[in-house]
Amino acid sequence: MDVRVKICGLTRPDDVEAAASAGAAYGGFVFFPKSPRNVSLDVARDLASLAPVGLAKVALVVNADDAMLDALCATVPLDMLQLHGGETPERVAEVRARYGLPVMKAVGVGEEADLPKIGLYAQVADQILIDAKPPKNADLPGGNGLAFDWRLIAGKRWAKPWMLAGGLNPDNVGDAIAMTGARQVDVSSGVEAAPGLKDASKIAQFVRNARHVTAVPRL
Ligand SMILES: O=C(O)c1ccccc1NCC(=O)[C@H](O)[C@H](O)COP(=O)(O)O
Repeated sequence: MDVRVKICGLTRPDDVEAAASAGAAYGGFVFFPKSPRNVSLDVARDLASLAPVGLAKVALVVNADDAMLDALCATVPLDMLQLHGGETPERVAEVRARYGLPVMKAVGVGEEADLPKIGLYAQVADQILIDAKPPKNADLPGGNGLAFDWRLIAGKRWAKPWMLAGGLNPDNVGDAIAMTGARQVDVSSGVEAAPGLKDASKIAQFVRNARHVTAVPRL
């Protein structure tokens, strides 16, 4: 099965190199000051310049206003925007139109009642990131290393491409793909040596394991 991998939270040139050489399809840069993965616009511009063709450069923002997005898009060469806050469907459509970049909207899932939001955002976004809902009062809206119950989305289909995220690591990514049928997966803390520091060997192992799933999905 051809599974596309996104490595999120790249902070150093070696991380970009590790993601690219492992065969990841997307590399993510986090713009959220409280995050251990936060990068400045200048650092992101330099990291993005190292990304080869084939590693799509994704900027992750949380409830960003136009001024922030204007500066981001003017500084960093990007292939996609990832909206990871409480952006409304109207705001997603607005950002997509204003910047002319594909937009991926993150939707947090913790229970069955969260699933309709995926369909709602699929009407306006180019892709959906189906992530674990963060714990109440969490400092970070994502990147917490927590998985949700994958059975909630097993066998489900949506109108737009989607990516599975939340608590994935080299050991569980095969099961996650087999259970959900995901064709794209996203990881951050599961391939780190410490918060904000990616581990090249974990990245390589994650991509290998994601791309060599042979199990029949368990629905
Ligand atoms: O990673 C962060 O620090 C972060 C900060 C603010 C909003 C979102 C953030 N990460 C979102 C991601 O795309 C993660 O890759 C996704 O939530 C999965 O994270 P993990 O469970 O650590 O693999």
